[in-house]
Amino acid sequence: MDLKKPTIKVGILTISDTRTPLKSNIDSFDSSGQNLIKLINDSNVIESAKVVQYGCVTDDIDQIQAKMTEWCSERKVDVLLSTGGTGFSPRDVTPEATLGLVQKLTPGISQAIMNESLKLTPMAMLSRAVSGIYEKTLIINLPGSSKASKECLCVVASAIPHAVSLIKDEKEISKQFHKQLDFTTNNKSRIPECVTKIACRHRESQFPKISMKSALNILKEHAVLQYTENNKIKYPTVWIFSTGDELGISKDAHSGYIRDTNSVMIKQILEQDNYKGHVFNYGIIRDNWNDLCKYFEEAFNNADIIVTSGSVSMGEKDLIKHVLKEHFEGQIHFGRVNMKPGMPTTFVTLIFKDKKKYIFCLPGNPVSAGVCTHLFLLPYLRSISGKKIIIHSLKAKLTHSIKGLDIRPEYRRSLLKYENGELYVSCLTNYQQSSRLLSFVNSNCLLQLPSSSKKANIESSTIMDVILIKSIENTYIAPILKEMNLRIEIIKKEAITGNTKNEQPLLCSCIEDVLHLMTENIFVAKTEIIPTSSAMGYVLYSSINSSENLPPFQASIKDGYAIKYGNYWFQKSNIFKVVQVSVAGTVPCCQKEIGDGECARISTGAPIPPGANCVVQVEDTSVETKSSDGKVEITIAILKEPKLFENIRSIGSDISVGQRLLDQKTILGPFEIALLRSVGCEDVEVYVCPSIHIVPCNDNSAYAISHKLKNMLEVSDFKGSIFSHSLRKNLTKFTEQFDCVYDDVNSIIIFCGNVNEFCTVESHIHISNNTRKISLGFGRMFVGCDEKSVVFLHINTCDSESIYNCAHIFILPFLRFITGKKKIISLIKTKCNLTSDYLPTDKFEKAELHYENSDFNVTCFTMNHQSCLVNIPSSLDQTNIKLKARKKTELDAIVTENSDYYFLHY
Ligand SMILES: Nc1nc2c(c(=O)[nH]1)N[C@H]1C(S)=C(S)[C@@H](COP(=O)(O)OP(=O)(O)OC[C@H]3O[C@@H](n4cnc5c(N)ncnc54)[C@H](O)[C@@H]3O)O[C@H]1N2
Ligand code: MOO
Repeated sequence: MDLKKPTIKVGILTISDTRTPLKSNIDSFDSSGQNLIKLINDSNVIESAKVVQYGCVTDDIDQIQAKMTEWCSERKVDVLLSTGGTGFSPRDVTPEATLGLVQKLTPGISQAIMNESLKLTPMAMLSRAVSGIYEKTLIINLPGSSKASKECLCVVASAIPHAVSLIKDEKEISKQFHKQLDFTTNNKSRIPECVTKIACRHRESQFPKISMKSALNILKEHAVLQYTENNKIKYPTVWIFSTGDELGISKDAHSGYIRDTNSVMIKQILEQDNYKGHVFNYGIIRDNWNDLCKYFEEAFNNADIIVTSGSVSMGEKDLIKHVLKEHFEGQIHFGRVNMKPGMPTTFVTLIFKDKKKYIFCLPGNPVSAGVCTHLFLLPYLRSISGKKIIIHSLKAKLTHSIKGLDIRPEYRRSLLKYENGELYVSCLTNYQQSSRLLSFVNSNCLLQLPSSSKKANIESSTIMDVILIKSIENTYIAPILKEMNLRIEIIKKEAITGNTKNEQPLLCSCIEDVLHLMTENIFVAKTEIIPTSSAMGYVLYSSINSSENLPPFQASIKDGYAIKYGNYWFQKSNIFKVVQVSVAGTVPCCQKEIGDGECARISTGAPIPPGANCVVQVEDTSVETKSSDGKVEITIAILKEPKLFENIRSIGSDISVGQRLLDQKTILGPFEIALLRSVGCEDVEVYVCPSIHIVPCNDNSAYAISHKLKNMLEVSDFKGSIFSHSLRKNLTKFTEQFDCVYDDVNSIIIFCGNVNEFCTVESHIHISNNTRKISLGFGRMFVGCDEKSVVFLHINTCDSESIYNCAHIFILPFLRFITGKKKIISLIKTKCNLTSDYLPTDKFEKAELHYENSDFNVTCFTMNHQSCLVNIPSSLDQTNIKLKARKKTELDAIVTENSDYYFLHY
C-alpha cells in the first residue's frame, strides 16, 4: 500500500541580472524564487518535496551551467527548477544553458506547461522554456515572474514525484508502478461509461433510499454463521480500508490532504466490542479503478468481510459501488439508507473463488463512518458471533425541545445521563455535521429522531429511543455512598526507632473522602507519553487543544459544481462553462479563479476554487454541451436556484486552531483517538496503568481469593499477576519474586489473606510514613507505599464474600482513582421487591440487576446472575419492611458487572 517515500530534494535557481535574495531592496527582491520556496516547503505543492538549495546567478551561460553542474553532479538535488531567462530578450539564455547540459529531453513536461499557460494568456507563446534530465536530476525551466512561475509549477507538480522515482530508478516504487501498469493491461474488466466518460455520469443515484428497518432486516438475512474449522467456530476475518486520493497518514503531507481517521476508528470500535475474529487495517487505497480492483481482490483472498469508507456518493471518483458491481459481479443489497448521517451506506455480497464475501461500504465523512459502524457493522458482527446483544437501545427523557426535524430520520450524538433514578438524554450541540468528529466527544449515545417533511418539533420531556455508543457506566458516576461509617487510622512510622504508632481513627462516610485519605501523601499520579494510536482505554492527563484547522481549506460538502453565485440569479443565464476540476487531493493553491459564467466540477471534500461561493449538487444539474467525442462536459445547466455559501465547509469550521478538543481525564476511545489523529496529534500524555502483583499471604484459601481478585481486576481492564509463592510458606522464594517486581516503578502490590500481624508484611516492604488502615466491617485494609514508592495494599481477609465487596468498594475504585478515571464507582438507584422473610444484615448484599419498563430493578437473595451490590441500610427494621412488603423499596446499588448488558434488545 503506502510505501514510505523518500524526500524529494529541490533546488531553486533564479536566473536574472538584477534579482537578489535581499528583502531590503524591494525593486530587486527575488520574489519569484522565494515564492517557489514557499509553495514547496509550506504549501507542499510537490508531494514529499523540500527545497534544499537556493541560488541567484546572472544571465550568463557559464554561471548558469556551473551552478547546475554543481547541484546535479554532486547529487545535491533531484529536481532543479530555474526561474527567469526564458524569454526573447538578448540576455535570456536559460534554455541554451539547459540544453547544453541535459542528456535527455523531457518535451512532455515543457509541452504541458505551454498548453496550460496558453489557456491563461496568449503571451505564453513567448516563453522558450525547456526541460530535461542531467545525471539523475530533472531540470525544468520556469518563467521569471512570480505569477507565471507558480502557474507553471502547479501544472507539473503532481507528475514530479513519479518522474523523480523513475529517474532515480527507485526499485520498489517503480516496481509498484509497473505492477499497476501490468494490471491495467491484463485487466479485462468492463469499466462502465459513467466512469470512463465524465459527461455520462449519473445525475441521480441509481439506488433507492431504503428504510433503516429494511436495511437491518437485509443484514439479518445475511447474518449466517457458517465458518467452522475442525468443529470449532472460526469467526470471519475482517479487512478494513479507507479510500481517497486526499488521504494520507504521515506528518509531512501536501496541502489538499486530509488525515485518514476512519480505518483506525472502525478497527478500534470492533476491538472495543471484543469481536472474536481477526480484524486488519489495510490502510488507504487510491480512488482509481485498477487500484480498487487489485486491492479488493487481495482483500477477498484473505478476508470474509470487507469494510470500506469513502467513495460511495455521487462524485466522479466514487467508484466502489461500480467496481463491486461491474468487476466483481457483486449484488448490491442496498446502496442508500434513509438516514442522517450515513445515507450512502452500501451492503454488497458476492462470490469470490466459491466463497461468499460480505462488503460493508460506509461513507467517508468520519461521523457517518463511526455512526454506521455502530448501526450496521457491529450489529451484524454481534449476530454472526452468536451474541444476544445486537443493538444497545433504551429509553430516556429528553431534557430540551428539538426544533425543525430533518426530512431524513436522524441519529444525533447525545449525552445520556442518569439522575435521581431516571435516564435523561440531551443533544450536546447543534454542530452535528457529519464531518465533525468533535460531536462524538462528550456524547455516549445516538438519539433517534423521526423524520418530518414539515420541520416538526419535539417537546422537552418526551420519552425517546437512544442507542448506546459508549459504555453507559460513565453516565452514573456517584462517588458518595451514605451511611458507610468507615474507620480510617493513620499509621505513622518513627524514623529513628522504626516503630509504628497509630493515630486516632477518623470516621468517614463518603467513599471519595476515603480515597483521598488513602492516597494523600502516598500516591503521586504517574504519567507517560504514548503514541495516540495505541492510547485506547487510557485516561488523558491534561486537556488538548488543536494546533490546526479542520478543514484546512474551504471544502465542498457535496459532489457537484462550484460556481460564482451572482445577485440576480434569474436574470442571468443558468448555463455554466466547466473550466476546472477539483477532485479530492487537488492542491488548493494551484487552482484558478472561477469567473462569471464559469464553474468547477467538484467532489465531496475537495477544495473550493477561488472566486466560487457555492456548490450545486450534481443532482440539480444537467449536461448542456459535450465535447465532440461525447466524453467531456463543456457546459452544464443549473436547474435549481442555489444559495450563497451552500454546501461549503469553511476553513476551521469543524475544528479551529486553539479549540479545546478533549478535557483532562477523558477516557480515550475510538472517537477521541480519531479526533486527535485528524489534527495530527500523534502523541498523548496519559495516566500510567500500574502493573499489579497479587501476593497470597498464607495458605490455600489465600490463593483462592488471590485468583478471585485477579479475575475481578481483569473484568475491569486492570491486569494482575499472582506470586507463585506465598508470603508465609516460603520466605526466600517470595523475596526473590518480590525483588523482581520491586524494580518496576509502576508496581502495586496487593497482599491477600490474613496474617496475624501486619508487621510480617511490613518487614518486607520498608514501610514509610503515613500508611493508612481502614476498617471495612467486612475485613481490614492497609494502603501505603515504601521508600521506592511502590504502592501496596493489604486486604486482611480470606473470606470470599469479603474480597468481592472489598474489590468493588475499595480496590477497583482505588485503581480507577489513581489512573485518573472520573468514574470511581457506578452507583444507581434501584427498586426492589423485598419479601417479609428478609432480615436486615447491615451489609452489602449481592443481587441481580435488570432493566424493565424504564426502571432499574434488583432481586436480592438470588442465586441467579449476581451483578450488583446493594447497600441495605441497617436502619430498615423488620416491621417496616413487612409493611412495605408489597411496595417496592428503593435501594442504592453498586454495579459490579458491565451494566450495558441490562438494556439490550434487538
Ligand atoms: N451530490 C451529492 N453529493 C453528496 C451526497 C449526495 O447525495 N449527492 N451525499 C453526501 C453524503 S450524505 C455523504 S455522507 C458523503 C459521502 O461521501 P463518500 O462516501 O463518497 O466519501 P468521500 O467523498 O470519499 O468523502 C467524504 C468526506 O469525508 C472525508 N473522508 C473520506 N475518507 C476519510 C477518512 N478515511 N478519514 C478522514 N476523512 C475522510 C473526505 O475528505 C470528504 O471530506 O457524500 C456527500 N456528497
Ligand atoms: O449521510 Mo451524510 O452521512 O449526512 O453526511
